[in-house]
Amino acid sequence: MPKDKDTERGGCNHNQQLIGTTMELASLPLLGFLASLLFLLGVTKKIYTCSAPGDRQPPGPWNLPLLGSLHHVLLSRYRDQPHRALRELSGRHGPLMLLRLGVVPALVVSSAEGAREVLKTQDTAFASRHLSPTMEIFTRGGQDIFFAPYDDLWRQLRRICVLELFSTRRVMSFSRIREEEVATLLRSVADQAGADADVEIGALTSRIITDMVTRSTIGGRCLRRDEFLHEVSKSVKLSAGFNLADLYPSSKLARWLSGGLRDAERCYRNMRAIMDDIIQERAQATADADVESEEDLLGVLLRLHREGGPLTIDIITTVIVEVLGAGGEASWATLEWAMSELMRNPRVLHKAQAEVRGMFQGRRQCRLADGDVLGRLSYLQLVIKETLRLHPPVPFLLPRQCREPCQLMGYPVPEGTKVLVNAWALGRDAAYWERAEEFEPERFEAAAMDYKGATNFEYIPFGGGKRMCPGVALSMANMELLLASLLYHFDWELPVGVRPEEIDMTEAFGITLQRKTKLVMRATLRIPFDTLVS
Ligand code: HEM
Repeated sequence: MPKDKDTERGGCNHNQQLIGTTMELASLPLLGFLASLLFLLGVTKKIYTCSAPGDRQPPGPWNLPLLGSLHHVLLSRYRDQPHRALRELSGRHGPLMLLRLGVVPALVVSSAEGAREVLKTQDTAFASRHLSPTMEIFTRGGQDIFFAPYDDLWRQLRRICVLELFSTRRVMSFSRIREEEVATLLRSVADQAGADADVEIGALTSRIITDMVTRSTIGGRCLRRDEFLHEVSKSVKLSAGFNLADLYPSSKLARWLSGGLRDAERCYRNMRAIMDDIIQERAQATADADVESEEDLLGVLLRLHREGGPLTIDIITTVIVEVLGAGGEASWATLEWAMSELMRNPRVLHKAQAEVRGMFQGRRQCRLADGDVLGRLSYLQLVIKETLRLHPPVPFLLPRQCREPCQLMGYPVPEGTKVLVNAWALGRDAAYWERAEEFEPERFEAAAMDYKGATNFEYIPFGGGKRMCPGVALSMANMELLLASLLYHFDWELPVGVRPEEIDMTEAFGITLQRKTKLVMRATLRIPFDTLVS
């Protein structure tokens, strides 16, 4: 699809964001001198040292003082897409590669064997997260669920979230919410289709998925949802891990110079302000009513807060902000990639559509209430699986950190080392996949692979082990119903004059991978739907 400035995701702000990051990176050589001074003065301390004399270091590219290995990324053809640049580098240096990103040593794992060691064999040793200065801001110093160290607070938060939001029982209980939100989506698509307008499917699904997750988590909608989504989009770029402060975490100068940190502060403040209102209102309402309202995750967290204990309002707000933001974002990014691949592969689109239309024939709604009807949409599930193989929304998982000195693929790893598992590269590795770059959902028919991250480490879109994504069932239920409904009720075409092979599939790198340009399509209503009122 021809690139159109107006269709760039996030519009002006997103561009400014990228330009800001690129300028920070481009100014690195100039800052090298200053940073060298700081280095010599011992201000930057983090250095990868072998645990014992004579220990071998993992292979890796040659380093420049202070820039470390960054120039290999910045000068590569994939300078905006580190997941691709690091795949290329690991092709030269091996499946376990030691980089220095600025002064931060990082091990990059690019084989299923290595991923198995990190996520399974030595799960406990790698169960902490690496907290960059930017993520310190977004997580209040790791007082959250996504980036908390492997400690009691994380255990408590994870247990509560699983019980109240992610368990199969809870996910089933949200089916009415899903159906109502899907009906809203169908109405929006039908309005645009009726007006003979192009449909920006990403914009529509991001709102609906956010509403689904918000209603399931806090029991109501967020009135400032669009503002919130705008900030989430910014935070995704800011969290990529490549701003000055993240590359030189212990340098005060780098922190001072880093526009990224200031943007992160602003972005986090805005997101919190939106959530603060909701949470304060809810806390007050519960206190006034003098009843325990525990219908959702927020209710339970607030009760635990009232009972005393470690859960402050600050921690609760951070957890809610990130569950709504990050959780929803990964799902709608996946849906947009799925629709992109379907439009590029008409054979697959028609096959998936035939399955859905056959299954729900004569109905005005794809209903979850019909037992496991959606579970029986086996081809649609393969489409989602294949989408997650080629487009895992979290390309490096969330960065792990080694909690104790250990060995990885025969090399010693010091405590505190950052570990990136390149899940994106694994999903496209020709050593594991035939025609690795092709979109072929049928490949999963024979392969009994699932999302559990326990056996097939070449396929880990949700990570694995103790820190594996707990939102698999919730996101699958949301994504399946949405995709099934879009295919059931509408026919889809590209705008006039655009051929499938012309669809721009460029990725915008951040902590998650989104489409760089918006996907625009034409919809025609084929099967009328029921209007549900929430
Ligand atoms: C397509 C959808 C999604 C994908 C591909 C995805 C992927 C991931 C990945 C790769 C991780 C890091 C795992 C690791 O380090 O091993 C993660 C963590 C997490 N995800 Fe998801 N996610 C999705 C949807 C969701 C949703 C909808 C929610 C919640 C509403 C959610 C909540 C979480 C949480 C709380 C964590 C942190 C877990 C921890 O550190 O203990 N995710 N996700």
